[in-house]
Amino acid sequence: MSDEQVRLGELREEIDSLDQKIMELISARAKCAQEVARVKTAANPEQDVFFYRPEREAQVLRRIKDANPGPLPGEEMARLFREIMSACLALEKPMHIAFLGPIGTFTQAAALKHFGHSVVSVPLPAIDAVFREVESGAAHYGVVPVENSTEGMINHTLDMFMSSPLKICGEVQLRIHHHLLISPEFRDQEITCIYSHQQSFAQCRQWLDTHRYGIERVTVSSNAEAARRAAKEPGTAAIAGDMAAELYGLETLANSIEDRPDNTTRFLIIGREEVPASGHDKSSILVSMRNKPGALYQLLEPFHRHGISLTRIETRPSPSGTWAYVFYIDFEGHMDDEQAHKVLAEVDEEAVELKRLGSYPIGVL
Ligand SMILES: O=C(O)C(=O)C[C@]1(C(=O)O)C=C[C@@H](O)C=C1
Repeated sequence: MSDEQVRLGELREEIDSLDQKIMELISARAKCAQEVARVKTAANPEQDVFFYRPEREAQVLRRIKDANPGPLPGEEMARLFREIMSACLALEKPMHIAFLGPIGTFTQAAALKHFGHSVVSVPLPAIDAVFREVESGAAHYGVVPVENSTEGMINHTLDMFMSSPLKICGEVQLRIHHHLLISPEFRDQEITCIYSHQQSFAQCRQWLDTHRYGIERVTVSSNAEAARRAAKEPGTAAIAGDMAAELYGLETLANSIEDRPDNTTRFLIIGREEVPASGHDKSSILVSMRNKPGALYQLLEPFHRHGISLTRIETRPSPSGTWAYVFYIDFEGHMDDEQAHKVLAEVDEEAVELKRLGSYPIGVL
């Protein structure tokens, strides 16, 4: 046996023994989570028990990232713990997560990134269907896209909050890589049509104009639907992401064709309960103001005076016509913070309506 083989044997023995210890520790952690579930149920025998605790998960993941000694990057270590917590939560209660489908969409990838792979993910055909599924209690939580760094806000999601009683419980950001995909079966055929979702076409417009000018672009309901069509129709291609490519067995003709290298979509986690402070939070509100001079100034001035940073402000047309303006505002901090409390009390006095959409941990992963 060579020296190298001897050393390899020793290292593998060490890995086996470490794996054994890791397994025993993960099992001990899972038993703890089972006990947590027992305590939670005993404390609330008559009520809905909220097994999923977004604020606690954010704290765990942040601590792991901060304490990580390397050589694995902090992101990678947090991802591993994301999956361990996901499996522990599934022992407490299997979570049903509704998302904007079909399967293979970026929204499903975002749901799995946020909750880990031990949840039951339920595809639904439209954003309002995701809201309804969570409102009715058929799903524990929902995941919907809210904004893209290239294309801006997804207004349909914003508008749903005007009428829905649901709360925002979390956010997750996903880097979006689009690929030009074809079926290996039709590799030799000339491409005469490209399928994709309207948002993806918009995010790849320059690349398409430069590299595939003149080929018909057909808009379909999702990237996954585009991939499904390209898998069975000769002479077609799809623009979609990795999940859809894998799901429909497509191969990549051109990789990462999005025009902006930082193309990112932000998704919201929607649920039925409010989330306590995690120590690093963000809040969202909807405010309608009377149509009078200085209304926007009057709305924003208290935030400035109390030193609260706004991270976003969007204006939406009123659905009923009785609201002159509807502002969708994100700000740093939790609504239970003293300063935020004061600001919201002031805004409430001036506004036609103030709707608190929720405070939630700033995305960790
Ligand atoms: O701390 C809790 O409340 C738990 O239920 C435990 C645990 C975990 O595995 O760490 C599991 C699920 C929750 O979403 C948060 C954390």
